[in-house]
Amino acid sequence: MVTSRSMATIVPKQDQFYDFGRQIFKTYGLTLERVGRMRLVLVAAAALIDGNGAVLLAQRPEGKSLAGLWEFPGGKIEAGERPESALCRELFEELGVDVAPADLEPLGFASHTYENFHLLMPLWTTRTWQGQPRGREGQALAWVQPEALQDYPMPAADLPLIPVLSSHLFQSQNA
Ligand SMILES: Nc1nc2c([nH]c(=O)n2[C@H]2C[C@H](O)[C@@H](COP(=O)(O)OP(=O)(O)OP(=O)(O)O)O2)c(=O)[nH]1
Repeated sequence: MVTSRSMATIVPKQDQFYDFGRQIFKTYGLTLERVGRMRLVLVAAAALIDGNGAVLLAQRPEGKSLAGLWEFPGGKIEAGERPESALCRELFEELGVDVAPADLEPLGFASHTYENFHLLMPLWTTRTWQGQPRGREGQALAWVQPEALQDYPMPAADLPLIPVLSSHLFQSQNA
């Protein structure tokens, strides 16, 4: 039988938990304060690639977080939504294009801690869609060749994805 006395001996004191937590979070460059109020935000995004090997980027409009930065079209995955379905929904809402989930090819993912949330963002590529992409939410669009991606400032989360995307484009150009 577990008595309150034996419980007291096996359950570490609260500050011991905190010490353990601090060590773990330090390893990942986090602080307890940041983790305590951090949400996990799931976002699905796509790199649309045209026949010239250019990638479509959208500029985040004024008034939104990260305004002015260029991003891959996409958006938050809603509760109960399949990520690929969420992405196709977002691509239609933002760009007016129809993409079939079967035409999405997984490329990689971003996992990045922002000030108030942690972003987990899978990125797909697609070369197949119906319709002409247009910024239906007032956002500027740009078709960007891989060597020019560095001229388009992107959110910190996206930066590790750029070499992955560039090498994917390079390989498919030379296949
Ligand atoms: N779609 C997209 N979102 C990105 C990228 N990189 C990146 O950090 N994000 C962030 C910005 C947003 O915080 C979140 C996407 O959410 P969202 O598309 O619903 O945009 P939102 O402006 O309504 O989001 P927010 O104001 O609530 O931050 O992911 C990217 O390449 N594409």
